[in-house]
Amino acid sequence: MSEINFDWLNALPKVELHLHLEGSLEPELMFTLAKRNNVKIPFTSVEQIKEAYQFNNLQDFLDIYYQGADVLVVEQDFYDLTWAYLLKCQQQNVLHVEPFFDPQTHTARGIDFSTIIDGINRALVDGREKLGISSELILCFLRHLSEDDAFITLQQAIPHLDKIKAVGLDSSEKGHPPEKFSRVFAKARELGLLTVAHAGEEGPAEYIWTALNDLKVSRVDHGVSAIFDKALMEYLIAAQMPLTICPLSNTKLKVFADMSEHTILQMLELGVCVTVNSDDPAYFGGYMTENFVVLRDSLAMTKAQAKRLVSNSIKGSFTSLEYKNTMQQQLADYR
Ligand code: HPA
Ligand SMILES: [Zn+2]
Repeated sequence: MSEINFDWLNALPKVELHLHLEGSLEPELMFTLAKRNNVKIPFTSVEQIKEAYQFNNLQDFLDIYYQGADVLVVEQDFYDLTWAYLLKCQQQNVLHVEPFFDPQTHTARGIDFSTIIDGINRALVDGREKLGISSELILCFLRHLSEDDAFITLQQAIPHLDKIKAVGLDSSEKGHPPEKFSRVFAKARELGLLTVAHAGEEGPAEYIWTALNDLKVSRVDHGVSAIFDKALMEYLIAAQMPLTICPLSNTKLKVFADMSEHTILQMLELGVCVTVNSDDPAYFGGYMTENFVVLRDSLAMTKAQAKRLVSNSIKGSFTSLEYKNTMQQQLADYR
């Protein structure tokens, strides 16, 4: 029997650094919003939606994920989506979150950038005030679109820079290397934004190098393919570069055939700054606690390892040093 039960992992103070708000859209809310906005979706029941959520790779998932986002239309929809995620965080003792949003998924449908960000931001403000959950927001560019399109999006973000901490890069990885976005990331840094990027999820370790060298990222999202590059592993350890790893996502999208083959704890023991995150919890079958639970069940994670994983998330977060120290103390006191 494991030394850890569900309740211990659920009450463990946690921090989430890799979460797509559009990926937290639960089927129930999707139906509610479809009805409210009179948007047609190709499903008639929650069961049917769940049956459709069977993916063989990242692209299979993305096709369904972008379709689901069609139900998000007015500011209140973006508020409701974000608020539902924050309530889940409260239930799972997630103290601090740094979610992504994909504006291009919505602006391409004619929705104003301000509608999207104002709804999300209002929920994040309420999350701080009513739930005590702190947050920093990350704007992600869709890498299957052009760099020019990303520049337009960055331009739309300029009146809202007070609500955004960083830019990121997501969507179809293969064939869309980080360096395709070097210039727009340079512009984002000039504007005072930090940078992160999905790299080495389905793509090669080479994409992690270019995310680091060309995009100057402060964290690598996923990054699991680093294990195939010895020099990269040495660099990641020396630099204590955080990797935001998403265990349930990786097995659902078949990055690993089975959770027992996941390398997260191997990397942790080698000294890589790995962290645990949920990615798209409504699609991959679990939020933060469930992701820790599978590491316990499939990899025999110990309490000490769970606490080190959270400590890494605190270190890798974009919050103030003062708040990091407060969270580290809370984590150290947790038994
Ligand atoms: O895991 C992911 N990878 C790339 N793009 C994404 N968009 C949502 N989730 C993901
Ligand atoms: Zn992701």
